[in-house]
Amino acid sequence: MHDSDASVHRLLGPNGRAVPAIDKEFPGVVTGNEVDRAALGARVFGDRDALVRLEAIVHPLVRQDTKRFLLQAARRGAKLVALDVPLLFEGGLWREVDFILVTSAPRFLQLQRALRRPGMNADKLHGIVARQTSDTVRRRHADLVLSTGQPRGVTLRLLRRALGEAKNRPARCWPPRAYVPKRKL
Ligand SMILES: CC(C)(COP(=O)(O)OP(=O)(O)OC[C@H]1O[C@@H](n2cnc3c(N)ncnc32)[C@H](O)[C@@H]1O)[C@@H](O)C(=O)NCCC(=O)NCCS
Ligand SMILES: Nc1ncnc2c1ncn2[C@@H]1O[C@H](COP(=O)(O)OP(=O)(O)OP(=O)(O)O)[C@@H](O)[C@H]1O
Repeated sequence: MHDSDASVHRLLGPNGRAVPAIDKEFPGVVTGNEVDRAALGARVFGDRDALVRLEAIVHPLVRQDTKRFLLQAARRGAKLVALDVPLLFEGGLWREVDFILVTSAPRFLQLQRALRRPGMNADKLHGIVARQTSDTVRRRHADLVLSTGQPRGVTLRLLRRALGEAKNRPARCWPPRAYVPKRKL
């Protein structure tokens, strides 16, 4: 499984590959050898242009990281790979996968959970939500919607069933085209 958010954390973390470019574009948000995420968040959430400039730095690197993961998984002969991508629809990656699983909880729960995050407030959340594809559109594009509005145990059971279904899908995108299997001698 590849986690885009974890990839962004590595890129912005100590000696991360995005740190020098971010330092140049957003002076003051790098402390030591890593990005101060709260400071950068304060600069970009609510400022559309700034977020676009940040995305232009970070997204191509996340994409590279994802491609490397896919090639390694293909070489290992993996039967199923999962990509956890918060911006699946915004970034266009939804066109390049065989099965789309959307997690969704009722709006009041989404807001309640998001507002519980450290450093989150109503204004910041508003800026973020305004930049994301709506839950309605996400659900419409899903092959399967996984309810996360119930206790975790229920969600996990549903997830297991969903993975079973994903495995039985004909693979159009897997293995990736860039992957050329080694010829057997
Ligand atoms: C601005 C940053 C440093 C703020 O970090 P911080 O730890 O404070 O917040 P976090 O990353 O948890 O994001 C908070 C919420 O905003 C959402 N969000 C983050 N970036 C974006 C974006 N470019 N567009 C829309 N929503 C976004 C996240 O999904 C999450 O729900 C960070 O979000 C970032 O580097 N964003 C740009 C890279 C990106 O697009 N990441 C999205 C996930 S791959
Ligand atoms: N059934 C459930 N499924 C998933 N999460 C649940 C469930 N019940 C409670 N939660 C809680 O909901 C929160 C989910 O928050 P989290 O920040 O992981 O959301 P996210 O969908 O990954 O957000 P984003 O993609 O925008 O970063 C967690 O605190 C988790 O403990």
